[in-house]
Amino acid sequence: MINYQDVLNGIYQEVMAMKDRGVPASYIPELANVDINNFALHLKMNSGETYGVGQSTTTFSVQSITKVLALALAASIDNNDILERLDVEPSGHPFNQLALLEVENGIPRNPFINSGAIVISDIIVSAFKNPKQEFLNYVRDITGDNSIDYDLKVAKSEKETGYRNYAAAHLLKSFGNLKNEVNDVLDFYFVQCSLSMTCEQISNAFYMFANRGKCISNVTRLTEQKVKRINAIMLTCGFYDEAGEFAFEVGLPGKSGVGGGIVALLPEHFVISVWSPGLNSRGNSKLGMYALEQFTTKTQLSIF
Ligand SMILES: N[C@@H](CCC(=O)O)C(=O)O
Repeated sequence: MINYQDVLNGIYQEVMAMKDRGVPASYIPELANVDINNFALHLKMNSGETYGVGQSTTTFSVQSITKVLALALAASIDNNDILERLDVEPSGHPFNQLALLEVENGIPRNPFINSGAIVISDIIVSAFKNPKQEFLNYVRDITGDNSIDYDLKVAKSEKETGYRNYAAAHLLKSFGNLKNEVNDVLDFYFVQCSLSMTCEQISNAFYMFANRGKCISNVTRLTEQKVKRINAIMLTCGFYDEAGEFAFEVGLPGKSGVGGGIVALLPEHFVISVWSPGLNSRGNSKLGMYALEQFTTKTQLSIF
C-alpha cells in the first residue's frame, strides 16, 4: 500500500530546499509580485481520500488552467461548431504565438493556446447573456464551492497589457472566426483567466475528468466521449511547447497556467494539483513539473 501523505511530504521537503525556483510571469504585472517561495500540492483520490502539503488552501491565479473548464462548458452547449472552428493538434509553439494562426487561415491549432481559447470564449459569449457569471456558476457548481471567485485586479492588469491577445483576436476576426466584437470576447477571456482558486478547489473542479464526466456531487456534466477527448487534448496540448516533455517526465493528461499552477489526472484514479509560482523558460511551473515527475515516479501511477 502506498502511503500518499508520506510521498507528498517527501516531495515537499525536497522542493522547499531547492534554491532555483524559476521566475514568476511578469507580462501580467499583477502576477510578477507573487512570492516564489509559495508551494502547494493536493491529491484527490477517486476513492474519496484527500492529501495535501504546503499552501493547498491558499488561492492563486489559475490562468490557463481555466481553458479546460471553458472548453468543457462550451462542449456542453448544444449545437456548437467547436470542431469546425478549432483543430486538436499540438502547436509546438508558445501559447501566444501568432504566426501559425496566420498561415492556417485563422483556425487555431487547439483550444489550449490563447487563440484557441479566445474562440472558445467567443462561443461562450454567444451562448449566454452574462457569460462571466455563467462561467463562474459553472465552476462553482462542478466544485460545489460558492466561495470561488475572479480576481478582477488580475483581469484589469492583463487587459492593460494583453497586446498579443488583442492581436490574436483581431487576426481571428479578420478570418471570420470570431462572431462577437473583439472587446467583448477579450473582456470575458481576461476575467475567465483571472479565476482565483486553491489547489484543493482545482482538484475538485477536475474530478469530473477523472470520473467519467461525473462531478463531485455525482451529477453528470460531460459525456464519457467528451471526457475522453478533453483528456486527450490535455495530454497532447496542455503544456505549451513542453507537452511532449510533460508526457515524457510525468505521463498524465494535465494543464498548466502562467500563475504557476498545474493540474494532472489519472482517469479512474486521482487528480493532483500543484502550485509553485516560479516558471521555467517555457512558461510551466518549474518545481510543479518536478513535483509531479517525482509523484508519478515514486507511486508508479501514470497512464503509461
Ligand atoms: N491570461 C494569460 C493566460 C496564459 C497562460 O496561463 O498560459 C494569457 O492569455 O496570456
